[in-house]
Amino acid sequence: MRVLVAYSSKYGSTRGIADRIGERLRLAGHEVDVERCDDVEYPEGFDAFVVGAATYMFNWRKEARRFVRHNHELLASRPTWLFASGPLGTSRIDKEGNDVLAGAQPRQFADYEEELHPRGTMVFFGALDIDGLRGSDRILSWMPENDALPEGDFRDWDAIDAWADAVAAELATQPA
Ligand SMILES: Cc1cc2nc3c(=O)[nH]c(=O)nc-3n(C[C@H](O)[C@H](O)[C@H](O)COP(=O)(O)O)c2cc1C
Repeated sequence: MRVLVAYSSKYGSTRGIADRIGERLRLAGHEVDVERCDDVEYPEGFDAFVVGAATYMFNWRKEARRFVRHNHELLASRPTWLFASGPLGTSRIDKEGNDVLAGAQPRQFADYEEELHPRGTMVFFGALDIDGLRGSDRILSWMPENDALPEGDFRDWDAIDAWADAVAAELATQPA
C-alpha cells in the first residue's frame, strides 16, 4: 500500500519518530513517503495515512491540525492513524497514579476520534533539549528543572516500533 506519514515537529524529535515509523512500514513491504504536513502536495495519491505531531501546551501542533482540516474527508475515508509526541520522563504513571500517556493526549484527539474514526491513536514519549529552545519556549531555561518537563530524549523506540508494526499488519489485511 502507498502510505503517507505526515508529521509536524518543532525541534526534530517528532520528525525522528515519523522517520522511524516510515522505516518500519517499508520493512513490512509498504511504499512510504514521510513528509512535513505543510509539504504534502498530493495526499489523494496515498491509500493510508499516519499523521503525527508534537504536543505543545496541550495542543497538537497547528500545522498538523491544518493538515487534518484540509484533508478531512480523505482521512475519514481511508485508513488513518494519529500519533502525538510529548510527555517527558520515563514513568508511565504519575504521582497521582494516572496513566501519563493517556493524560497527555492533545486536546484535538477527542474530536478527531468522532470525526475521522482513526484506526488508532497513540501518544509517545518525546524529547527536550533546553539549550536548543527558541523564542518564548526559552522561558523554560530560566525555570528550575521540574517534574513535568525534564530534559532528555525519552523516545521509546520499542513502543514506536511495536505500534508501527501493528499499523503495518493491519494495512496488510486491507484490500489493495
Ligand atoms: C514550551 C513547551 C511546552 C510543552 N507542552 C507540552 C504539553 O502540553 N504536553 C506534552 O505532552 N508535552 C509538551 N511539551 C513537550 C514536547 O511535546 C516534547 O518536547 C516533544 O518531544 C517536542 O517535539 P519536537 O522536537 O518534534 O518539537 C512541551 C515542550 C515545550 C518546550
